[in-house]
Amino acid sequence: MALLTFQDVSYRYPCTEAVILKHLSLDIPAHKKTIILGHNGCGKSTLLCLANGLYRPQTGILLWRGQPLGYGSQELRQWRQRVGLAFQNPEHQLVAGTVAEDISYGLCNLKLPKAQIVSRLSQALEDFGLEALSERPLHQLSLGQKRRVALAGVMALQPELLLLDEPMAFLDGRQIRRLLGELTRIAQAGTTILMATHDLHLAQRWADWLVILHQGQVALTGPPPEVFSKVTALPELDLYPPY
Ligand SMILES: Nc1ncnc2c1ncn2[C@@H]1O[C@H](COP(=O)(O)OP(=O)(O)OP(=O)(O)O)[C@@H](O)[C@H]1O
Repeated sequence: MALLTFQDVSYRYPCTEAVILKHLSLDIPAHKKTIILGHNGCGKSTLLCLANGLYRPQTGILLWRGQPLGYGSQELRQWRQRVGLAFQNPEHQLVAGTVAEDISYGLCNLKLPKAQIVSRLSQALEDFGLEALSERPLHQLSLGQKRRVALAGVMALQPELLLLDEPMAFLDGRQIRRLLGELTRIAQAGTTILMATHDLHLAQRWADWLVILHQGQVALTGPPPEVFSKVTALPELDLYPPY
């Protein structure tokens, strides 16, 4: 069964005419590394914001393991515990003064017992290699370090589904390899990953499942070899398999 399902979902930003997602239906399979591809502005980030309840669709519903998701405050709290979102720009995510304070922020909001906050914080610092930076002010960090802190903060909440919006953008090769190692470890530990990216090589080599968005709808979905074998027959997608 799918972990998260979009059923006939349409979304238009308030005060705009354009419908970004148009009666889109999509299953996000559990325990897979899924990548969403599509041209700039096709709606990948919008889809991720719908996937964690940040936006509410004008038509259609989202389902968690086949059960409809609601938008009441209690339901949204539970939804955001299950589904963590790391924004493309970590500056949009980091809220506290230091690395340790920022990772603890979401844990404190969950009102967990202090001992649990301390143990999840130290685990997150260790998992993401941030121990030496724990007291460092966030404004002193590099982009790659900020991405790691943002990801550590999301993973400390132990989501079942991790949404990542172009996590590799502006990172150098070394940082990309490090982040990919962390994401592979997260996936092996049982977390489902849904990542928006423009990196076709990553889609081909790393993903278990692909989704291609085009004009507000799902153009293709399936395992990478199957999807890449079909894209050339659909010139309107203007997307070609990597060499
Ligand atoms: N807050 C907003 N208000 C109005 N329109 C918006 C808003 N955010 C995004 N859009 C529009 O929605 C469309 C989809 O944007 P979105 O960011 O979801 O695309 P994307 O596929 O993630 O693009 P990219 O690959 O460039 O990051 C674009 O046309 C964009 O201009």
